[in-house]
Amino acid sequence: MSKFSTFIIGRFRGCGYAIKGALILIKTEPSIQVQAVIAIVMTALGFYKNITGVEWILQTFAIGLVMSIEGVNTAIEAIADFIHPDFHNKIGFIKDIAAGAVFIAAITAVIIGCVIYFPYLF
Ligand SMILES: Nc1ncnc2c1ncn2[C@@H]1O[C@H](COP(=O)(O)OP(=O)(O)OP(=O)(O)O)[C@@H](O)[C@H]1O
Repeated sequence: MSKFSTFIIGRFRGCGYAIKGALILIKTEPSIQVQAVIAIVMTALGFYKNITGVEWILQTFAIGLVMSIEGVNTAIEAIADFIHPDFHNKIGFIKDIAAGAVFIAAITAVIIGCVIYFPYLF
């Protein structure tokens, strides 16, 4: 098999693992499930209010930002629990800052949502 074919097969296999990971997140993580419901509601609201192309880009970016950082946070929590299942201040610190990153993304998404929808409401 040529180097190119091996490269292409490797990339497809990588995509398969990534899709599997995304499905695991949606099936098992309550935070991601809540965020997915909010994403669906906001998408429906976007169609209802007929938001502009730029507003769609901002909204989609905000949804992707929050859900992907939540996924990374979940992975960090899983690593922390695996390497040190018992209580440890450093593990608490690591989990807190990972959760803090999700919080920052969520606040950003709320601000983007307000900037998009306030003009349609008032
Ligand atoms: N092993 C530990 N050692 C010290 N503190 C911990 C430990 N595990 C959790 N904590 C503290 O509890 C908080 C919540 O941790 P937890 O793993 O339950 O995450 P969570 O935010 O509830 O995530 P999820 O709901 O996705 O499980 C952490 O942010 C941290 O402050």
